[in-house]
Amino acid sequence: MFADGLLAGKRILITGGGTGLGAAMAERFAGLGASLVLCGRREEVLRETGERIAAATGARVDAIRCDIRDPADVDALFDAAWAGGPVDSLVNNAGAIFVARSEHLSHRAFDAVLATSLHGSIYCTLAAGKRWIAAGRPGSVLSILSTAAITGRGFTVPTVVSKTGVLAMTKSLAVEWASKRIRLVAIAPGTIPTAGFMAKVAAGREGEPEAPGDNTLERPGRPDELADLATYLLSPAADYINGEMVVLDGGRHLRNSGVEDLLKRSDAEWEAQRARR
Ligand SMILES: CCCCC/C=C/C(=O)SCCNC(=O)CCNC(=O)[C@H](O)C(C)(C)COP(=O)(O)OP(=O)(O)OC[C@H]1O[C@@H](n2cnc3c(N)ncnc32)[C@H](O)[C@@H]1OP(=O)(O)O
Ligand SMILES: NC(=O)C1=CN([C@@H]2O[C@H](COP(=O)(O)OP(=O)(O)OC[C@H]3O[C@@H](n4cnc5c(N)ncnc54)[C@H](OP(=O)(O)O)[C@@H]3O)[C@@H](O)[C@H]2O)C=CC1
Repeated sequence: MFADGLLAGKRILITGGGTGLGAAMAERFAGLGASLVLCGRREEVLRETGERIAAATGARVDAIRCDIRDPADVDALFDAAWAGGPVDSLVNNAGAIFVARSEHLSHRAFDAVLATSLHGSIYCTLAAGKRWIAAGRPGSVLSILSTAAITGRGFTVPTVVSKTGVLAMTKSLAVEWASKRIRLVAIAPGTIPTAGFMAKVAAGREGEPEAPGDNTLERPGRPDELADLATYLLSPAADYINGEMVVLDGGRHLRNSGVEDLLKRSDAEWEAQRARR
């Protein structure tokens, strides 16, 4: 689909790059010539993904353990990443979610999600931006958000607040940093059944087909489809797109917000969900 070597010479840092959508983007970028920095909390998972992608593509893949909730860890990540050559693009992919009735959320529960999905994305964006500005280099930031940043969504409020906050950051910095040649864009995926999604969002619904009517195409999205859009948005072909969030959801948010089935749940079903966590 893309020209060979489209991303040759680019160094791309992907948070949460060891699994799911992050790993799918990593594989695609590496196949098109980029060198990668993958980060996450689980060193073994990162190492396995990095080795698999390097073997398949011949790309340089640095796997660096980092908990993006910790700003000192994030600074150490960016220092280590830069030591291997300047980073050209950051992908804010790491995120956290659980499905719960909001009246059952403690302060700590709210903070647990915001710490990664909102604060962690901000720490990484600032760490990248400060380095680009200091070096007089251009850069781009792609954040993986959600259609819930458009529609809102009950039962996942900490995640929705985080995604909406990162969208606000994207639009704001797109303006503030444009003169520094730093571009910020985002993707709003619909449902893409990764292992993380199945464990945190769709537990108990494994193997169920997408409900007809959930989206206009009546099928879930695929990680490779997200990887294609991410490639385009980080490529020179998208140089004129700034501050925009592109929706990749098979038209779902035009039909519903994704919360409708949750509104129909009984107390017993919610108790079963709580017990599973
Ligand atoms: C809505 C828009 C987006 C829709 C689609 C999005 C899909 C995805 O995002 S798929 C990706 C899913 N992947 C992940 O979530 C991976 C990262 N996840 C995590 O790091 C963790 O699972 C966590 C942050 C979600 C939870 O952190 P953890 O360290 O496990 O939490 P603690 O055990 O320390 O608990 C902290 C606090 O939170 C309360 N809590 C935990 N789970 C739940 C729950 N299911 N319901 C309610 N409350 C929960 C927990 O009880 C603690 O609070 P206190 O009891 O007050 O201490
Ligand atoms: N799949 C879907 O349908 C949708 C996904 N999204 C978003 O896409 C992104 C990727 O999700 P997906 O691939 O499905 O799920 P995953 O659970 O596979 O992705 C989460 C990744 O983030 C990493 N991560 C989590 N917390 C931290 C942290 N504190 N520091 C560093 N890394 C962290 C995890 O690695 P580790 O645990 O090792 O730290 C993991 O690699 C998320 O932001 C999600 O909200 C949005 C809408 C729909």
